[in-house]
Amino acid sequence: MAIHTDDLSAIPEDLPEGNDRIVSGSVGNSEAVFERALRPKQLDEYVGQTKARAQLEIFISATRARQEALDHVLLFGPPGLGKTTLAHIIARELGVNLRQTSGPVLDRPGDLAALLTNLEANDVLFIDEIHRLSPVVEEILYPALEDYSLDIMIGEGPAARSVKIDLKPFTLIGATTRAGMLTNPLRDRFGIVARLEFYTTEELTKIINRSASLLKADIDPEGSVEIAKRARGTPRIANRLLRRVRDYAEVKGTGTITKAMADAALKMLDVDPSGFDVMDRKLLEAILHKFDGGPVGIDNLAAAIGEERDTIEDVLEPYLIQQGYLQRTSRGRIATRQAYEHFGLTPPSSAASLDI
Ligand SMILES: Nc1ncnc2c1ncn2[C@@H]1O[C@H](COP(=O)(O)OP(=O)(O)OP(=O)(O)O)[C@@H](O)[C@H]1O
Ligand SMILES: [Mg+2]
Repeated sequence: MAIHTDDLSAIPEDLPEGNDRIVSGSVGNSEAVFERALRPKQLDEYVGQTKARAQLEIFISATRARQEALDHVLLFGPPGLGKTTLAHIIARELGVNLRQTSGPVLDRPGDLAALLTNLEANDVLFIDEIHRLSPVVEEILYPALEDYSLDIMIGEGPAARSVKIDLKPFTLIGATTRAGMLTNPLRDRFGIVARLEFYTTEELTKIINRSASLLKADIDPEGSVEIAKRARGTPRIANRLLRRVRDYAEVKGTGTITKAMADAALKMLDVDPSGFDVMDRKLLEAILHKFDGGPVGIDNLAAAIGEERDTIEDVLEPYLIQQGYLQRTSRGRIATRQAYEHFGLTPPSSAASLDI
C-alpha cells in the first residue's frame, strides 16, 4: 500500500506492522508512514550530529552562494540514525530537487543513465544502500561523478560504439550502513564524508518531545527521558517506543506518558533498562554461555543465535560495541566485563573492560 502523506490523521489505523522486533533497524509499512510524518525537514530541526551538521552547514551555504552543485556526500552509520532524513534536508537547504533510488534497485546501467540525464542543474541524486550497487552500474557512475559525463556503449559486437553524454552538474548523496563495504574508487569520489553517531539521551529526549507534540501525545519530562534512555541511541527506535508506550498509556493509564507508564510498557515489550531487547540479550548470552566469553567468529555466532551475519554486523553489534559490552578483535567477538555484570555474572579476571 503506498501512502504519501505528511498528515498523521490521514493514516489508517489498521496498517500491517510488518516487523516484530521492537528495536530492529528496519521499518514496517505503517511505520514508514509515521517516519515520513515525523521526519525533520530543516537543518535546525535536525537534532544532534553536531559534527556532521557543522561541516554541512558551511559547505551548503558556500555552495548556495556560488550557485554550484555541492560536492558528493557519503553518509554512513547504523540504521535509523537519520541518513535518509539528512539527505532530504540537504537537498531542501540547497533549494534543489532530490531524486531517490537504492543500490539493489538500480541494477541496469540504463536505469542510472536515465536518472542522471533527467537531473536538473545542481540537483541531488540520493542512492540508499550504495554499498549494494552492481559493479557495472558503479563503472558508469565514476565518470559521472568525476566530470559530469556518461560513457555509454550502444549496440553489440563489432558494431558497438561508445557515446559520451554530458550531464548537468549534480550532487550524489550516498547512504550506507557500512562504509567498509564500499569499493575504494567509489569512496574516493566523495568530497564530504559524514559519519553519523549514536545519539545521547538528551538528544533523544528532544526528538521524543518533538514527536510527541506532532502526535499530540501527552508526555511528562521524566516519561520522555525514560524512553530516550532505552532507545539504543537511535531516533527511529525512540519514535517507535514512543508510539508503543502511548498505546499502553491510553489503555492502562490516563493517556499521559509518565516514567512509570514508560517503564511498565517497556518491560512488557521486553526492552530492558539498558535498552537491550531479546536479540541483544541473546547475542550477549550466547557469547557468555556458549563461547565462554569469546573470542568467537561472527559466522559461529550467527549460527548459534539463528540470525543473519549482516544483521549482527549492521544492527546488533554497533550499539553493543559503542556501549562497551562487546569488543571486535581480530580473533572474533569478546564479551566485556560490562556484559558479564549486566547479566549478574562475575567476570573472569581476564575479561576486557571499557576503559582499556
Ligand atoms: N537528527 C534527527 N532529529 C530528529 N529526528 C530524527 C533525526 N534523525 C532521524 N530522525 C527520525 O528517525 C527516523 C529514521 O531516520 P532515517 O530514516 O533518516 O534513518 P536512516 O539512517 O536513513 O536509516 P536506514 O539505515 O534504515 O535507512 C526518521 O523518520 C526521523 O523521524
Ligand atoms: Mg534510510
